[in-house]
Amino acid sequence: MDAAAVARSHHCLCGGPTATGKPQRLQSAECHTTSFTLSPVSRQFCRKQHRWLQQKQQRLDSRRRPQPSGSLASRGSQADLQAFLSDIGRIERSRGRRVPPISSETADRGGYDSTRSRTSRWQGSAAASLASMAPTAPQAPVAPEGNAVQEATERVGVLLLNLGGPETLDDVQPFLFNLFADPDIIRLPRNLRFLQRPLAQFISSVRAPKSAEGYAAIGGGSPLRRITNDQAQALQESLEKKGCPAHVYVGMRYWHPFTEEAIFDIKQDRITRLVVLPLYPQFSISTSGSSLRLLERLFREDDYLVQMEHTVIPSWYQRSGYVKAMANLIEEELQKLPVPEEAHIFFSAHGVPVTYVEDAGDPYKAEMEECIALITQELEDRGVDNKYTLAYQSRVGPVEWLKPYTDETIKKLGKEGVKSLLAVPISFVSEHIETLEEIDVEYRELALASGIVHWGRVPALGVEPMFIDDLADAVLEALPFVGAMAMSSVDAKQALVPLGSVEELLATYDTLRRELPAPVAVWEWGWTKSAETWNGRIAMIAVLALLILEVTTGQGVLHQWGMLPPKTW
Ligand SMILES: C=CC1=C(C)c2cc3[nH]c(cc4nc(cc5[nH]c(cc1n2)c(C)c5CCC(=O)O)C(CCC(=O)O)=C4C)c(C)c3C=C
Ligand SMILES: [Fe+2]
Repeated sequence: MDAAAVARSHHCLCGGPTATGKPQRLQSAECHTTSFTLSPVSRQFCRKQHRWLQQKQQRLDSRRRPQPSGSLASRGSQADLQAFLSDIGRIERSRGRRVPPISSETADRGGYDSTRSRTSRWQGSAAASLASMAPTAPQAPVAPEGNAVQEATERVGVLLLNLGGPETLDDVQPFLFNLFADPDIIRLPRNLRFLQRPLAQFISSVRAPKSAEGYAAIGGGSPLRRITNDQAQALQESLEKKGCPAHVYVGMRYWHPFTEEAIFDIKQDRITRLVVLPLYPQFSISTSGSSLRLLERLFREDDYLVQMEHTVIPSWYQRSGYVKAMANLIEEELQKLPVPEEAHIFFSAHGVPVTYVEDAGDPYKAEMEECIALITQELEDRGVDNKYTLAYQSRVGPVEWLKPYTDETIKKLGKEGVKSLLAVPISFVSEHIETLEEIDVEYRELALASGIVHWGRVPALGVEPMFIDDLADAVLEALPFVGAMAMSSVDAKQALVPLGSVEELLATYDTLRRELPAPVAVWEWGWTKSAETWNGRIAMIAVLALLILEVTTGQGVLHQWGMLPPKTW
């Protein structure tokens, strides 16, 4: 491929050069610095994208990109995949089922369907049985139709999705801005959506000093990027050992490397089959859901990506490698406590607002409870039958979150006479601010002040070999589905979070999903709520009132800071 082909086959978020002559919103590279249609993050990314593109073009001018060694096409048996594909086709025809195209209307509604359940029964059983027939790696040397360049070999990519974290204290406020500007994190009613960014600016500015203290206490930034990169590297090596040379990319939702950057690299590397793997064991609207919605948008807007075969592993808390690896870590840490059998195992999960689960059907709570049941069953099978509790930590803002809350539960256990506690962070597989600061410092102090004498904490999985090995197996098991989902969607109707393409996955939720009620509408008035909740609500009402005042009068602090456009009427 020559430099001109590269330029033609890529287009920037801002509407730079495209292969198809799609309407271009903006014409020159300079536009990125001035466009108000792009967020600061997108603008920054656009500039970077153009720089990379230039560099890549120069490199391509001087040499052709070599093919990855040991491509999938040269391994395993083509017949296995063909058999799989024709099997799926037969099943589908016998059911008379077709996967309908997804209308933008269905895909744009907010909220998730809670009436389905058993996320992973299908995923587990079907994927497992397919794994048994899958070759070490499948082959289907078919490049996405209509690509600028038809390649003879497959290029497999794995996209790890994660949250991202500020790397320096200066990053804290813009990181928080990105987080609160996400409509999957702060959900405003439709007619107030224009307030999303000013509200995010306000909340991030107010919260930044407190958050920055936390990040300062853990060394001045989040370790998430480093750990996720290590996980990507380890996964790539594990896949290679299993006979599947693949490139593993990291796409963060709120900080570098942004998902858009990973997508850019995926296109540059001409990946033809992509497995999307959120690094959250349990699915939540606010985490994997938010990243997938972003991906859906990026995929739709891009001629290359829209045709690239891909599949998503939406959650994987039920995989035996993950469950066993968690049980191993728990057993090891129990042994470090004076009387292991007497220690109370305290699973602490990141919380979500209760409305996510009750009104929008977030499967997070159900998956979390199932996950705990699987781990404690595994421990019991090994003769470890300590008492245990699940509680939720890290609540933010004025609404009610999943209960029981971690802080209240620690105090309660102390009162009940528990003397030895083993904290197990359960919703995330890397160390981060909430393990290193909230659990190790705040909850430890609270526990000791509540009468607990012995405190232990299970480390996050990180690059634990059994866990990484299992993730690699999950990727291999998902590979036969890449592309095949378009004609299969086997049992997708029974699964809440089926293995599938981003669009199918979101469409599954979209079928019956309802919009989350606005924060104000779900507040129950009464005297039963905590002072913190009330203070938050009053603050939220004050902020909304201020914003409405600014928007209607065209004057105020947000206008002075250029966060709201001048009033034109
Ligand atoms: C499964 C894990 C997570 C869920 C669910 C989740 C939901 C969620 N989070 C916030 C608000 C914040 N989260 C913050 C940091 C943060 N969140 C997670 C994971 C989940 N969040 C992680 C791993 C991290 C740490 C990243 C790092 O820097 O190491 C923060 C910033 C830190 C702070 O100020 O406390 C906020 C804010 C909401 C509102 C939400 C659900 C709606
Ligand atoms: Fe969070």
